[in-house]
Amino acid sequence: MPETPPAIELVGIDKRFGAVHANKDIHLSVAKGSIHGIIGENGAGKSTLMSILYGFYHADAGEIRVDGRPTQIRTSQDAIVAGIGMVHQHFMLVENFTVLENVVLGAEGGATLGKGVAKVRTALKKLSDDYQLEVDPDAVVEELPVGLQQRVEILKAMVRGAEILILDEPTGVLTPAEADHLFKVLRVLKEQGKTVVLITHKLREIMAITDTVSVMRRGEMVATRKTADTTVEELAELMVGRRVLLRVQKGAAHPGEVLLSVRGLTVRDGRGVTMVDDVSFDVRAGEIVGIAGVAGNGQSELLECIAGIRRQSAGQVFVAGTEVSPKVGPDALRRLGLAHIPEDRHHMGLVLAFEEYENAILGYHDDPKLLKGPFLDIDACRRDAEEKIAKYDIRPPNCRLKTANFSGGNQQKIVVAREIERDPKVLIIGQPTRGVDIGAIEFIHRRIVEMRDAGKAILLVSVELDEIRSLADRILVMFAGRVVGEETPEAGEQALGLLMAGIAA
Ligand SMILES: Nc1ncnc2c1ncn2[C@@H]1O[C@H](COP(=O)(O)OP(=O)(O)OP(=O)(O)O)[C@@H](O)[C@H]1O
Repeated sequence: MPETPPAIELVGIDKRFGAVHANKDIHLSVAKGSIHGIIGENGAGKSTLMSILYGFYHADAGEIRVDGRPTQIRTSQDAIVAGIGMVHQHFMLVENFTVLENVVLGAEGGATLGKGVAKVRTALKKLSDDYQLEVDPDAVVEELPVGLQQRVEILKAMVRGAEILILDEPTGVLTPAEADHLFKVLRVLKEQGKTVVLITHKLREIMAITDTVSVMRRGEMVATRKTADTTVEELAELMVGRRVLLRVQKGAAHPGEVLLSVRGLTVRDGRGVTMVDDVSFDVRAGEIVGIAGVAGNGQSELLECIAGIRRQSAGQVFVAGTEVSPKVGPDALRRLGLAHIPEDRHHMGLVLAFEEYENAILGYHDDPKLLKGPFLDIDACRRDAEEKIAKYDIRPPNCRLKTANFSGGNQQKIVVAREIERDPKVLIIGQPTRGVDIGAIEFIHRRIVEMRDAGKAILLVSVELDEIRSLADRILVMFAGRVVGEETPEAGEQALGLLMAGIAA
């Protein structure tokens, strides 16, 4: 019997962006009916490679073969015709359309009216059942939780006949339960003979779900392993080129005076729904207080309120003993010594159209060190940015590059460096390592612990329970807007999980 050709074969793919050599002579073979993981440091070139495969970018050299046939992929339409579907990190859905409308939109054959729509509805129902996607075709997308929106993206690809599905960091935005469901869907896809390419920073996911894993480093494909034959430690080392500490090292905390105090804080969203409900806690100098919880239980609103981005409807916030009026904005808070690493770097942390050095000082442009008379000293700003680039290993090391052209993880490092290096008294942090590779996670975690040991008060929100447990000295669990329990980091995952699910101990 003739051997089945690989679902995808990349032969000598090469791509440069100016001075950045993003993909260097890449060879990759993805077996049909397998789940193939791709891992690599931030900026290693993973998204670029997948964008070439999906027709967003054109390779400077090399060939793409699909099912053994050389295939020209010049646009995403070519990719769809070749049977390739993609689920992006940032979904590409029309939010006020229904699921069905989103799936119909742009579907091949222009099925926009009457019978066409009825056909898509039937196809959607079948695919939804076959792959356990469980999505209501008439639900409006913006009213669906993130996990379901992602399933709509998968459905969209499947309706267009995808045989190969590429997912770029699909679990970054999911709750643990949603991630579990996604993996179930991917396994069903595989059982049905589909091929899945999964880009992720989470080695646990690689070990749990992939058959094969390829590692990229600095634009090159450095290794491919059968998942069963490798370990997390080996993969970490292959990615970063050195051994990585997979655990945070920290001594006991020595809490001092209270630097952040929250009393009876209540926050309502734009529709008047109570998101934070009568929350009180203190964070002392020299301690890290973690807030655990499933995304959407008020943690984001709590952080935004303390950071001066949202107003409370009741309650008080004190920073270093001074009561912060609800009218005080982020600038005045910065002057009180509060720094904020926001959860969503795109909406709140960065202006993507700015050059890197402009973002590196965003919000701090009244720092006397950066001024010459009343004006910004551009040379001083660039020097300041370059120091941070070196210290945080931000790549490429070019402070004049537009921020949009840095990879996701490097953008995150730009925000983290800016906020930590201003030496604040109180640091509030949301999802510090979202989209960040393990080498950089190790570095960011170490800096957070150093900040604690230097006497800063740190409030950390993360949906990664591992991250909370390894960094926090005390853990508050939020559910439905309330703090429902306090635990030590020694508390088991199960005990925390129950609290997070709203089941009191
Ligand atoms: N449009 C572009 N213009 C200039 N440089 C770019 C562009 N897109 C990507 N790059 C650069 O190419 C390199 C590879 O980026 P890519 O996004 O592929 O990395 P990645 O491995 O996906 O990283 P991450 O894990 O952080 O998402 C980076 O140095 C990035 O700055």
